[in-house]
Amino acid sequence: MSENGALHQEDVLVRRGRRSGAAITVAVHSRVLGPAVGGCRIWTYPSWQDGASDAMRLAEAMTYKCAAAGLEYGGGKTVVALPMGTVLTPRLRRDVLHDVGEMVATFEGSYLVGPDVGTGPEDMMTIREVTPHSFCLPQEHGGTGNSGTPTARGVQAALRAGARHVFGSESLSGRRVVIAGYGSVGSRLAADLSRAGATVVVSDVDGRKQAAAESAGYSWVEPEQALRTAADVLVPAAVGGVLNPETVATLDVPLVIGPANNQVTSNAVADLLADAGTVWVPDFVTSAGGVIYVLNREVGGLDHDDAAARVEVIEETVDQVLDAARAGGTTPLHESMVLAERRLGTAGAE
Ligand SMILES: NC(=O)c1ccc[n+]([C@@H]2O[C@H](COP(=O)([O-])OP(=O)(O)OC[C@H]3O[C@@H](n4cnc5c(N)ncnc54)[C@H](O)[C@@H]3O)[C@@H](O)[C@H]2O)c1
Repeated sequence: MSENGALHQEDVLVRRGRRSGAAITVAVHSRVLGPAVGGCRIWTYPSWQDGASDAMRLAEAMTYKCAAAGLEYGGGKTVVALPMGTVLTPRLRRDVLHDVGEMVATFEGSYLVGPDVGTGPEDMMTIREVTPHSFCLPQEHGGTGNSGTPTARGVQAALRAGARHVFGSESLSGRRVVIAGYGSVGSRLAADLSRAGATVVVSDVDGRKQAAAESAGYSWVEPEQALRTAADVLVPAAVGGVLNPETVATLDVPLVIGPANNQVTSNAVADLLADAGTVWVPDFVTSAGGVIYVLNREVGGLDHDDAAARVEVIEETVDQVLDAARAGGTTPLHESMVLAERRLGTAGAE
């Protein structure tokens, strides 16, 4: 994303939570297309400044995600930076979420908060005790619940387009697919791809998942091997920063598409991937299924079928950026950013 050192955020609110004492940052990167949306991450960081930087980086990525997905929303993010080793008791968690709600309320609906790493739909209900501006509520409260399913559906749409470009056919039947991260999205993808005839290999830092993965019929590789395993497709479905100069040097896969946010450590890594002959589609395009579905249902009022159909637009977007990259001799990252910036620029000029 932007790497020139300039401040691109519209608003950044950093506060020591008055109930929890936690360092909380709400970053609103852009409202050019509409109200900013973005999840609340509760994680441990070496310092509050690291949490604040993460919030700004993630908020910017949300702006690109919404713009590339054709959503009329901007990008924001909340990060609760807990000191390393913090034990989040139920009481502290509640205090943190009420502090977050108080900060979100100050944006008066121009920033809506959802779940992210460390939070879930139940936490959005706790935030609702303070402000109505949270989304992705539990199903029993009229929300859409865990967004893993629509996110996985969006990744599959991206995979169809990616496979057409790289293998000449959208089918992954008989292809070897490595899924790095066997969590909410990764496990759904494993099941869907396996049903479609792919040979699925999974990995996770949580070794307890190995037995479940193997009994579901998948092969298992240790996490440090996952990115070196020869395969047709690599699906990063765990944490960010997995694609860097060291890992790219040992990749043995022609196509990389997955949901993990912020997969590359810098934009230059996209060039390294292209030089190595690997097609990588940026995560801000491929991971948008959850946000497309949830916002169209909970805020836009669409029913399940209509909201699910909107997720499929990711296939067309991936086709478009891969065609443009091939025709122009550029990278899919470059073309995805051009697409998002065109939408942002057009909206600003109207
Ligand atoms: N769930 C969504 O709707 C959604 C939407 C957009 C993006 N994402 C992103 O997709 C990724 C996966 O999301 P999720 O909801 O499945 O998360 P999750 O927490 O359910 O699963 C992540 C899994 O990755 C594992 N993991 C962590 N570090 C790892 C490593 N270094 N190597 C291998 N495995 C590792 C964890 O043990 C966990 O099982 C995350 O980066 C998330 O931010 C998720």
